[in-house]
Amino acid sequence: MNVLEYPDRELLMLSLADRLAGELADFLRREGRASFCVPGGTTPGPIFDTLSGVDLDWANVAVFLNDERWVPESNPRSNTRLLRERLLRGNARLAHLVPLYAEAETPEPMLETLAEGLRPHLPISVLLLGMGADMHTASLFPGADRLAEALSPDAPILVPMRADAAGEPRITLSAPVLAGAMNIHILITGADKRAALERAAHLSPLEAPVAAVLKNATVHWAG
Ligand SMILES: O=C1O[C@H](COP(=O)(O)O)[C@@H](O)[C@H](O)[C@H]1O
Repeated sequence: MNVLEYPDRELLMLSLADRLAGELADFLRREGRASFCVPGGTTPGPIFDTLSGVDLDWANVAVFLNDERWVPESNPRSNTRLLRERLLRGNARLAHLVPLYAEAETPEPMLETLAEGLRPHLPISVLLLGMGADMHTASLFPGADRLAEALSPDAPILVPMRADAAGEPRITLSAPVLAGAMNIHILITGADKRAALERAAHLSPLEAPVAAVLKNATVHWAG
């Protein structure tokens, strides 16, 4: 496991934003387009703030979430809402948001449509993931109802997910789609997540879902 430790969170957020921007710029130079897959939750906001001001060819960047909570954007728990408020502004307002939510009571009827929107943007050029202290990443939660399916090598692009710890129903990119990204970064802060990550390295993805993406990932940590 490749872990980079930073002296403090501010430096972590600035350095990682710079690295992500550099990787996106490389893809844009070489291929004329790039896909950028990002987490929701409470941790990545400062990285989004920095990236939104970076001078990139954002019009050729497709941005999408690792996972979404099945709630409309009016709900403060919406990860899409976080993206709009913190990332898709300033220079990055020109990026193309590929949705992981559509108005429907449950994710199931919308899965195919949402997956079709993602397909042209795979494999992911640059993937940033978060992790919970319970070792979930994206919405791959330990004990979730469809975790085994989402971890399987022939999993579909998107899998609906329900877990006690998740709150509302979720939709998540599956493990093979995440692990197939060209550049993988995991952002964690605090002693509890660092300890959880060390544990995950010795567990199976069914016990510790983040283990499914650790092999080629760089972990970025500050206390
Ligand atoms: O529910 C979620 O949790 C994880 C971790 O979030 P954090 O608040 O502990 O940073 C996040 O990566 C994921 O995208 C989100 O839906």
